Amino acid sequence: MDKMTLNYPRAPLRGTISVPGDKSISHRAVMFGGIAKGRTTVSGFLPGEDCLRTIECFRLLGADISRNGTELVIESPGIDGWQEPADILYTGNSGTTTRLMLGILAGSRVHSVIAGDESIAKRPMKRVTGPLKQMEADIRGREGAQYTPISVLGGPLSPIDYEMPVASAQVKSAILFAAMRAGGTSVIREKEVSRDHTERMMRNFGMDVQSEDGVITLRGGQELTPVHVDVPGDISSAAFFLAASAMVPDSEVVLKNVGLNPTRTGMIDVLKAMGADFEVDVTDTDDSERRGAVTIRSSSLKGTEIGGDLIPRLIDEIPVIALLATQAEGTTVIRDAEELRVKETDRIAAVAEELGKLGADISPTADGMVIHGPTKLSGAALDSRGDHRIGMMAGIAALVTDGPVELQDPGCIAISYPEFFGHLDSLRGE
Ligand SMILES: O=C(O)C1=C[C@@H](OP(=O)(O)O)[C@@H](O)[C@H](O)C1
Ligand SMILES: C=C(OP(=O)(O)O)C(=O)O
Repeated sequence: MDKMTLNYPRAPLRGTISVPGDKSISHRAVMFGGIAKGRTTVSGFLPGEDCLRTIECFRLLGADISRNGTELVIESPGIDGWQEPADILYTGNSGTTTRLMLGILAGSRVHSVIAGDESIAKRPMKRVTGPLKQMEADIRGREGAQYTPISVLGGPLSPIDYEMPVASAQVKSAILFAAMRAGGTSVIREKEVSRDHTERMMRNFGMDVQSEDGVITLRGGQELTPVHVDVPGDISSAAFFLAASAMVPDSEVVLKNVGLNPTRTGMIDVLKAMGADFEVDVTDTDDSERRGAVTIRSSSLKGTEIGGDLIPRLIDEIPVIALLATQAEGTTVIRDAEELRVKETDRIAAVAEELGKLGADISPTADGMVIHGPTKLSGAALDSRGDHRIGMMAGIAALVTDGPVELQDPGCIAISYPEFFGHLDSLRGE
């Protein structure tokens, strides 16, 4: 489907939805299951296109992976038993697959070539290939391995002591995967703490990894023991309906199974600062990934300031937060978010231009944007630009526009949230 008309008469959102599996954790469940020798099982897996790409990569490496909806069974010969892939490892639109696989492949025993779609071909890879080369990985690629396609000849690695120049869980995780195979102890230092799903899952698979005040220490050569992984729902997907319910008058929505890992809950902090009316009910704390239900009602909202160490805790939620800010009283300033410029699209430009077409008052800056609200939004033709988060932002915007939104390329939403429009319709009572 290359175009969709979103014509939503003003009506409250009501009901309960169970949020689909977390994308970051789903990728990692397949990766750890593919590296560990034996049988790993996964429930709550996200069958989004990006995570399905990760499955395909591991099938090419020799893991036997069967999927029944959101359940996976992974039987792997283990990283030392992998076969050399007979084709390129194609990562589609997924930055997480591309960058984490580079770290994993660097310490394997196989030669492989990794490439994705035209968006991936533009995204910076040197942030990963640079430190991996410091670990003596044999990596070559376009423009000095700055861009895909990239070829990796797996082999022995040296440990690293690395200070992260950007707040990025993808970079951290790629180095951690390589460090698992290095001959010695590696240290990674983060100025701002990024999502820590890799560290948590390493512990679940029986590894000893220390993490304190942004310093992560890992000894190479540890064995992995396959386990069952139950993936919580994705707060980055929940964010669209949190924003929708907060801003559509008379709404009340319950979002069940929301992952509440503290490195991911920046959106909750922003909702609080904006004066949203919500409660968080933590249902599960003894699991390594906290989860719970969020009930949220519409309320009057005020602008806020977002920057510093909050940014990595809500990086993927910024498009929908910007939309929410257009409906809030006062000014919202987002800064320190220059990483948005190197996502699937330049999300600073995409958000400002697409919401601008609806009449929003958004000024892009080098590292964020300034949004004045509240503004009345009118329907217009919007383009997802092939970016799932921009597509979903447009879908939620249509709930508050006068007149329909014509959305170009809504199909990309299946990258992270295949049930998005089904959930939206159910909350609209359709
Ligand atoms: O590690 C992960 O699973 C992710 C990390 C973030 O990217 P960066 O590490 O590039 O900030 C995020 O934007 C992406 O959606 C998923
Ligand atoms: C940036 C994202 O993902 P990735 O980097 O894996 O493409 C995202 O899901 O918003």
